Amino acid sequence: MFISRETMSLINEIRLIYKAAVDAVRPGFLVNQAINYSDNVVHIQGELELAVDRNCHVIGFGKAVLAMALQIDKIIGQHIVKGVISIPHGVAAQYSLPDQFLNRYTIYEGAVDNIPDESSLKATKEIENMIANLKNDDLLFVLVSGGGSALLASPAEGLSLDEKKKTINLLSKSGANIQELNSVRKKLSRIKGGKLAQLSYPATTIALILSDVIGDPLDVIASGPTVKNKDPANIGLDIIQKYQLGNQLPTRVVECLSSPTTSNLDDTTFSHVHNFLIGSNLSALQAAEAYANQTGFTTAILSDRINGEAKEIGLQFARLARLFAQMMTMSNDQHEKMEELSVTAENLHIDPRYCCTLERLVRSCRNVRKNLCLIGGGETTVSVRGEGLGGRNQEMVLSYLVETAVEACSDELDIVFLSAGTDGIDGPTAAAGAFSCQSQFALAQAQGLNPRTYLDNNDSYNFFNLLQQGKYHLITGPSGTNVMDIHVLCFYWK
Ligand SMILES: Nc1ncnc2c1ncn2[C@@H]1O[C@H](COP(=O)(O)OP(=O)(O)OP(=O)(O)O)[C@@H](O)[C@H]1O
Ligand SMILES: O=C(O)[C@H](O)CO
Repeated sequence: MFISRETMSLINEIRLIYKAAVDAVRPGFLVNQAINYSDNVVHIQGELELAVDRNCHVIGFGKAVLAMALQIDKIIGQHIVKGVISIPHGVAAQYSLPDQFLNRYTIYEGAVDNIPDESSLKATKEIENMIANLKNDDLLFVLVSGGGSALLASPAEGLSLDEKKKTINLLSKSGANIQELNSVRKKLSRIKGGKLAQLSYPATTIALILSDVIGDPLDVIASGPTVKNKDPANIGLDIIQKYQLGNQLPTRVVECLSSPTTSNLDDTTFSHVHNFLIGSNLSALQAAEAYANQTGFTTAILSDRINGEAKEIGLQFARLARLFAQMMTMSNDQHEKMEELSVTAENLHIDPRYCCTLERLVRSCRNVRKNLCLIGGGETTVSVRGEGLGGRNQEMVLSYLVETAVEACSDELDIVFLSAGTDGIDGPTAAAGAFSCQSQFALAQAQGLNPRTYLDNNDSYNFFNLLQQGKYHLITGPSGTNVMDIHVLCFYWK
């Protein structure tokens, strides 16, 4: 038994939808889109106009900031006096860096496995020294993207890096979410939570931010170094109490979390700062939608806030697939289906008010037999209990497969599902994500692979690697950007 040519071509179509999404959030493209330059003046997102024929400085921290810096350098390189960026280990080798760029910039590579290290400390020290000396007339660009928290590390007075790492590690293992982790990071840092912006005063400070957090909260992304910290003073203590970590943490950490925060800073302290969100999960979803539209699909963006346990979200997508297949192929009263749709929609963090629009779309697809493409995004989590190898996207698709296998979705429709990380790396694996389609369960059975066993062992990578020699894997290599994950569910009339 083999994957059919028709299925392969549907998978390839979705591959292109994914590519359109990722291309739209490539850091260089986004910087170019945000900054317009002419006659020594930059216009940023059509909102701010600034003369750049003065000393411009650039700093950056995060997984995507090298490509951002390269693009800024292309636009206003002649005005840039100096740049310092902190990026993950191994990223620089993926780019060809012009000599004039290397002459202006100091590049630090570090934070292996997203853990701050000596390199992040050194980079941060250099950034602090540089920006503390800026003058009123200077201009500072701050490039921010996911992973920035670990790459910008400056423990608060009296704390060691090890004490800070231990705290974040314990919290992370206890299941704290990114908001909680970064609230604690802000308390334990000399530079996060708006404190970088205080240091750059009075120089005009422009932050270009690529979001990797659901809802795009600027104060959370990379722990908001240029954004006023609105956390309550006792937040750190509340969080460690919630996870019952009080007696496992170093005394100095607890003391630091108990100290008053900087949240009493007033807005004027930030009057020299302009924060711009230049890209997000929604930007990727919109590009995917535009591409799918062009190629003849009826389309809908379900939500850019899909989160929760990957296994559970995969199951909800399977329910959605079954429900839409029924709604597309049945002509009778759909009242009962609407109730089911609103329950599934809620579980997938889709705005309940959107259900009527979805129902109308399905009806129009049914009437004119048009193919339908549903697009979602966000970031799920996996509580890893098994011994296997996988990532949140592959686990979600495997869970979808297990659930859809229970009963065939439709005789009249081909249904294909993809979930993949926009960074091209799903968990500690070589894949970005995986596809599922109806024939897959039978193909797995024919090969003697039991999807349920692999799911129970968190072994989604090995399942998709073995199934049909990896034909259902999406393997792209690192994309150099990261706006979380995207999910594409397509219905094709046979
Ligand atoms: N065997 C496994 N099966 C499924 N998921 C896994 C497995 N092992 C690790 N993971 C998940 O992979 C995630 C870590 O991978 P990854 O580096 O892609 O995420 P991340 O560090 O949150 O980065 P990013 O937000 O940049 O994608 C963790 O959330 C973890 O739960
Ligand atoms: O660096 C971080 O804090 C996370 O990637 C969220 O932005």
